[in-house]
Amino acid sequence: MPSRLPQTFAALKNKNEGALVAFLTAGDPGVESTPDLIALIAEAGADVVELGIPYSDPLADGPIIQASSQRALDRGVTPPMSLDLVRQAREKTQVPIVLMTSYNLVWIYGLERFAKDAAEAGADGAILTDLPPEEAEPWKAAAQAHGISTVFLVAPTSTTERIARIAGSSTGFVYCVSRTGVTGARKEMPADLPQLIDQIRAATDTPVCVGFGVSNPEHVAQVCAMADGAVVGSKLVEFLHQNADNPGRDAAVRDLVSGWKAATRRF
Ligand SMILES: O=P(O)(O)OC[C@@H](O)[C@@H](O)c1c[nH]c2ccccc12
Repeated sequence: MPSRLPQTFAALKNKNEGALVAFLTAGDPGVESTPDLIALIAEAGADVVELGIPYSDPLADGPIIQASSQRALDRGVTPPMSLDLVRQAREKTQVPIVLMTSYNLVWIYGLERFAKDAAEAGADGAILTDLPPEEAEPWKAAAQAHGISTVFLVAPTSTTERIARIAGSSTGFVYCVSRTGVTGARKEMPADLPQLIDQIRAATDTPVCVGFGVSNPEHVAQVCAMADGAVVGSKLVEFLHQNADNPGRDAAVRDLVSGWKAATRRF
């Protein structure tokens, strides 16, 4: 089955909407609840779900995502379990699912085996945070053979030449990191974000999504006025953690996510 990402972005473009990409960790705030949460978040308006496979050596993760990843590891969540959660989510939703994890973990799992198992589980793409495009050929070949998109990260510190290489290697979308440092909610979007997006656009027609610090509808609207989508991570992860035992959780999650989704619509 080919990746659902290209079709999703094309459909949103036709509707003049940005994509809402929502990040959560496989196995947090609970293992059994992950498939239901993916479906709930999709139903509430997320166009793409980015699912973190927890690993012990976080690279760009800020404190909230790190703590979430650690809680999932403490619950015994493994890569095969994470893929099984994708499989279970697929019984409930067709939302595109992009796996976010460390290349190191995929390397140990086996590139070909991971691509095959991820595709069979129903995943559409992968973001491997520590995989530079220069070393990505073996993974990309395996991923492509199984219909898995490979999303690379462009950082504000990337040179123009590097931006072109990263953007050209990305399939599905390009992940534009809004600012240097780690993930986590911030007050303002950085002032130099438009230039960074322009540089990526100059290099590729692949959709561009912006993440790091997007945490309210105003941020989502600002980002979607410039880019093809906005990624919300820490804000959602923290909310799910805090509301794990709240009997009104589903309604609260629906409110939160639909508020972000409404902000992706351009007028
Ligand atoms: O948490 P934020 O600031 O909303 O940003 C999204 C981010 O958490 C998510 O996309 C992500 C989680 N871990 C990562 C590691 C690298 C790049 C991106 C990520």
